[in-house]
Formats: sequence, structure tokens, C-alpha cells
Amino acid sequence: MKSLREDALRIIEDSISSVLPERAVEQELRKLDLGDKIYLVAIGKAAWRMAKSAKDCLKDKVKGGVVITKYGHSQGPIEGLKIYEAGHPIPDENTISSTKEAVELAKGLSKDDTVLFLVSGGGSALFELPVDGVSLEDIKNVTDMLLRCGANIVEINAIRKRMSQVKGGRFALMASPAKVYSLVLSDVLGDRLDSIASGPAYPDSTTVEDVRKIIRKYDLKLPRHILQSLSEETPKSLDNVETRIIGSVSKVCESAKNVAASLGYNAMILTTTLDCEASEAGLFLAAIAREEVEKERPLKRPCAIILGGETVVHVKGTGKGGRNQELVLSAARGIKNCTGVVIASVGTDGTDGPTDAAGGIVDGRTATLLEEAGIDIDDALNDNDSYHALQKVNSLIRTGPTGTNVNDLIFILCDETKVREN
Ligand SMILES: Nc1ncnc2c1ncn2[C@@H]1O[C@H](COP(=O)(O)OP(=O)(O)O)[C@@H](O)[C@H]1O
Ligand SMILES: O=C(O)[C@@H](CO)OP(=O)(O)O
Ligand SMILES: [Mg+2]
Repeated sequence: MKSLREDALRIIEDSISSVLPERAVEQELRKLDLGDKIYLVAIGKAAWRMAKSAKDCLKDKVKGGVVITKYGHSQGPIEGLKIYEAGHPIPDENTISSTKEAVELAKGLSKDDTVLFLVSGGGSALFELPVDGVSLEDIKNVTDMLLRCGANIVEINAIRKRMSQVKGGRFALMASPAKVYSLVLSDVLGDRLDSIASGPAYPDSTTVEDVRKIIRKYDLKLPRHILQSLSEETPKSLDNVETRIIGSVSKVCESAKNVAASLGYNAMILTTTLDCEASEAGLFLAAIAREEVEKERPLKRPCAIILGGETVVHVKGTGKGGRNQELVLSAARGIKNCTGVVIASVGTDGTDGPTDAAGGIVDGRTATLLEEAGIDIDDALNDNDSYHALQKVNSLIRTGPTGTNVNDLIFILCDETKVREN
């Protein structure tokens, strides 16, 4: 056991390493016979790593393919595949041009061909071709509106699917009569396959009626031609598709628990489906941390209380931040002056919101240090400016793009004594 901060960073690093997609892709492909005319389409933040592993495994059986990942997430050429980077979370021109390549490839296939479709979160922004009558500009505007309104990913994607030629099962229809075999790294709580990357090769479980409710719930002001596209139904069954989930937030939590235990902490997973407002989650975690510090409940110290999930942020301010940074900044209020405890939260993809940080880590001194630096936590939260606040007190966590994407890892780490400074 080292300092709480060092141990926290170790837990983050090792548990993210355990959900890098290479091994899972290889294990799955070894079990399958996909024939020897395989076309590979990989989308999402983990697309490059998934594609590299698949190509290494299947070698010459791969006859071609397209990889579309977020800027900064490609690690170079892969023989026989076209590699593209594009905009995320808002799509851009590269999204459209590279998606067109994948669409052309899919449309040209016959029944003897197989598409190996490697799917990871981020795919909604990275894989997009709007339906007729909807422009890229429209998609950008609606995406921005959806990301800011506090809607969860299932709701956001119910809308995105209907403005798209490739989402909501429509890509699989294009590839027919070829078979589509999907390997999916899940970054949607509950592993809802039709929501991950907006399910390009999965029957859509959401309906036009759901979309109407979402528009009302968030009072979305959408132009008439967008509303028109939203009234088209998506495929409810697909007969050329098989799908496997190869990684999810549960795995990263299990791994965090094992790493914490190996460092000497009593460890438990509290939930893998944390999905409330980020700043509320921060206060709730701080309350649990205080219970540990003051009453040594629910675990004997030293201890690690681990959560997985994806909180949401209603972005109202003009600041810079992400849901993990907002969570820990909010938590800092609740553990002010507590000793022997840290609270950390990171996106396993390595980027939290539109920032270069994966998340943040706070302890009992953070609130005081912020005060001394002239930063009011409530003001920073109201302006959604968690990044600058945490940066000021050296509390950002930076990993760089990790090449995986299985939601967020959040945990409380407590010392063995009540008096030791962390
Ligand atoms: N200033 C901000 N503070 C907190 N959250 C923000 C801010 N700006 C954007 N966000 C949130 O960041 C989310 C996108 O973050 P990102 O980490 O890219 O998500 P994901 O990992 O799911 O792709 C948006 O849904 C939005 O709610
Ligand atoms: O692509 C998407 O629809 C979502 C969920 O899979 O991923 P991200 O939140 O990373 O954009
Ligand atoms: Mg997400």
C-alpha cells in the first residue's frame, strides 16, 4: 500500500488495461468460423485496437475493410484496411466521407461474404450518413442539443437513429445478403445493444412513440424537416446478424476490485449502473466516504468502494469539464476536512467531456485548496467549469486515449487509520 493517490492511480491504470479489447477480440474470433471472405468494419473509440487484433488473428481471410475512430485514436496503418479519424462527440465531414466508404463496401457484398463488425462507444458520432433531407449541419445541431439537455444515451440515440441511414439496424440491411457478425464493447449501462453506437446492426427496440416522449420530456425545439425524419420507423428484426458483447463496465469494476484487494484494501462493488446527475452522485459518494471516515461503515478500513456507470450533466454554463470531473468536484464539498480518503472518477476511454483529462481525484483538502486559490466550488459547478477548478489544484487525471471504452469507473479509497494524512 502506498499513498491513497498513488494507489488510486494504480487501480485506474491496471483496471483499464484489463479491458483493452485485444484479448477479448482474439478469444471470441478463435471460437468462430466466419469463412474466408471477411470484410471488416470497425467503428468507435476502440475501433483501431479491435481491428488490429482481428486482422492479426484472421490475416488473409480479411479481404478489406474500413476503420473509423476518433481523432487521436488511430495508432497507424493496418495492412489491407482503410483507417480514418473523425469528429466526436459531434460528427464532421470526415465522419460522412469515411462512413460512405463503409456503406459502399457493405452494399457490394454477396451471401458468401461476412462483415465482421467491431463496435464500440463513440460510434454514433463516428459512423453517420444522414437520411435524405437531413444535412450534416442538422446532425451537428441536434447532437449538440441532445448532449447538453441531460438526456441519457438511450434517449439520445433513439433520436439519432432516425436521422441516419446507417444507425438503428439500417447498416445491417445494407450489407444483406452478407452476414454481419458483431463484436461489441459495451459503453451503455445494461448493455443495451440497440443503443451502443446507435446499434447499426441490431434491431431497434425504441419506437417513434418513444421519440415523441423524449422530445416532450426535454422540450426539444426541432425544425419540421427533422421531425419528419423522426417519424420513420427503424427495423425491428434482422435475419443476417449475430452479436456478442466482449467487454463492459462490470469487467472494469471487477478488475478494480481485484487490484484494490491485491494492494491490501477491503473492496466491494456498490453498483455498476450509476446514472444520476454527476454533481448529485458526487454528494452521494461524499456521504458514503464520510460514513467510512467516521463510522467505518460499510467496510472495515482500509477499503475501496467501487462504482461503475455513466452519470449525466445538464450543461447550463459556459465552462469546460466532463461528468467525471464534475462528480469529483462536487464530492470535494462533501469530504472537506476529512482525512484518509480520496474519491476518483474517470472515463475508461481516457477523455471526459470535451477535455484532455480522463477525470479527477479529490481528497479532504481539495475544497480548502480551491478556496485558497479563489475558486468557489458552487460557482464552478454552476458554470460547468470543473476542468479549470481541478486543474488549479492539481486534481485532474490524464491518461490520454486508452483505446477502450466501457463507461466510467468511480471509487472511494480509505486509509487504514483515521489520522494519517493522505
Ligand atoms: N463543461 C462541461 N462540464 C461537464 N460536462 C460536460 C461539459 N461539456 C460537455 N459535457 C458533457 O460531456 C458529455 C460528452 O462527454 P464524453 O466524455 O465525450 O462522453 P462519452 O465518454 O460518453 O463519449 C456530454 O454528454 C455533456 O453532457
Ligand atoms: O456512440 C454512442 O452512441 C455512445 C454509446 O455507445 O458512445 P459515446 O458516449 O462514447 O459517444
Ligand atoms: Mg457515452
